[in-house]
Amino acid sequence: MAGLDDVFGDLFSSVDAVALFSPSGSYYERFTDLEDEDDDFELLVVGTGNDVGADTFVELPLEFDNISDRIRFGLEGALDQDIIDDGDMLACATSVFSDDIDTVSRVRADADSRTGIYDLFARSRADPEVVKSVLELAIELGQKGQKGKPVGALFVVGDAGKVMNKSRPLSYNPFEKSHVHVGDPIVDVMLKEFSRLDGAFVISDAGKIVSAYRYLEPSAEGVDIPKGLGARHMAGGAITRDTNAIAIVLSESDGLVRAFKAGEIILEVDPEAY
Ligand SMILES: Nc1ncnc2c1ncn2[C@@H]1O[C@H](COP(=O)(O)OP(=O)(O)OP(=O)(O)O)[C@@H](O)[C@H]1O
Ligand SMILES: [Mn+2]
Repeated sequence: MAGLDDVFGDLFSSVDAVALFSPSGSYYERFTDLEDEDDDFELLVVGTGNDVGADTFVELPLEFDNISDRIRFGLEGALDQDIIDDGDMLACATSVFSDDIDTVSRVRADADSRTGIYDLFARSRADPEVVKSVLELAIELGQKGQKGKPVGALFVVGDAGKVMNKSRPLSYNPFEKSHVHVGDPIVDVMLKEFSRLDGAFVISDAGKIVSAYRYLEPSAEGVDIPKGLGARHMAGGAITRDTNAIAIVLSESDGLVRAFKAGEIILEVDPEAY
């Protein structure tokens, strides 16, 4: 049949895999039916949860509002789990304007252009759930601020022993003898209280809050951070090059949350978009 199908059909012609981002159950089933008939594409589901019980699933740590971040994460996860191969062509179906899938992107999986976003969660020393919780905390703090005023915060996650060795206390450590973990309900309250004070939070691989008020002293040589940002981001970036920690930084000045790994910015999210 000639017409729009001919043109738009190019988007999904001869793809190696179809990635469905958070599909509804019935949408997913339409694809599994197709797959049974004509088994020449790989079918995978990407989402924050495997609600449809897909056999092949890549877990998103959060619903990326930015579509290219969302797709990039899915692709990196699929490559990492050997669901797809470098060079495979994918049709990625996701929702942009509504809750239903309304958009298809034709994307080639390119192992060379990995951003490391998947690594940030799946291959950090810290537990992915811990990374996710801290990221959510930073986003929430960015949305709410402190009594309506913007706040900044710096969380260093994982490799805590080494991070402690490369930092010094700015004040007494309120977490000294406590066993508080990110994700505990009390953490929200405590962090809001402490975030208006200086320094970094140090969090262990397992999510224990090891310290607040740490002044980081990594060597900052050769760490590049965006213009307009200062010491907090520099210290956050640099500590991730000096140790195997990652850093999640909420900027007081531009309100964005950024994640650093190995001295590089890996993720930049606007809390207001969540
Ligand atoms: N080396 C460091 N370790 C821990 N915290 C730091 C360090 N340097 C700065 N900070 C914290 O960051 C705060 C803001 O510093 P600065 O304005 O230079 O950072 P920034 O990168 O511009 O961040 P923002 O965008 O939030 O302003 C400081 O008040 C301090 O609490
Ligand atoms: Mn600043």
